[in-house]
Amino acid sequence: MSTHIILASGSAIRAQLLRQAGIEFGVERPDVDEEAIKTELLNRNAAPRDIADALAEQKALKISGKATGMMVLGCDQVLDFEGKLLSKPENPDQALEQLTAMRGKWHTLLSAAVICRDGKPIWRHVGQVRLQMRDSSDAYLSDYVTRNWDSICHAVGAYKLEEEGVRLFSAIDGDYFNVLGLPLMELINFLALQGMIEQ
Ligand SMILES: Nc1nc2c(ncn2[C@@H]2O[C@H](COP(=O)(O)OP(=O)(O)OP(=O)(O)O)[C@@H](O)[C@H]2O)c(=O)[nH]1
Repeated sequence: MSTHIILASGSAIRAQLLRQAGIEFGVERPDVDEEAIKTELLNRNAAPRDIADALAEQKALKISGKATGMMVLGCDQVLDFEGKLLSKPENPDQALEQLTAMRGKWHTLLSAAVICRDGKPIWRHVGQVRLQMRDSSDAYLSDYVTRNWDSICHAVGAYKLEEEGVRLFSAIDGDYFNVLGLPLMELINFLALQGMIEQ
């Protein structure tokens, strides 16, 4: 059964998760000024989950308007650390600074997904997962960033749970897929209900 789904994301792991689930989809990266949207919402004191949801919707809408009849999936993940919204680190020093600040403490990842069809949202979900970092040593964190920078530069928390990043954590309260950036279980439930995938 072919699905008429477009993933409006440049995230390799999101595409990998859908592919590994046997879901057929195309990919189109939306050209959305995420920083401008994030700044405007932060100025309006929007909550992190609302920011992730709004960004996911904008990415889906950007493609949906020109993909008649297709289900377009937009996603966005933000990291909330003690009420502060952190973004993907721009360089290894920033990654080390971020990980050092978060070590020994809890933070929250919010993974939003919105499906639009013909320019209208028809489904949305924000997955939340809380993670407790170990009190790793300065030496380990520095070596971790040096060893893994080429990979973790693509991840909002400067870690990849499915790689060495798992060693940074002592507890994770929530769904593994939400850490990687996609509320996959909720998405599959919706697609199955819509008859878009066999069950
Ligand atoms: N592989 C992996 N990726 C992670 C992990 N944690 C966060 N990420 C990724 O961090 C990125 C968060 O940035 P976003 O702005 O949501 O997405 P993006 O990668 O910029 O891609 P777009 O959807 O095109 O915006 C996503 O690609 C997540 O999949 C993890 O543990 N493993």
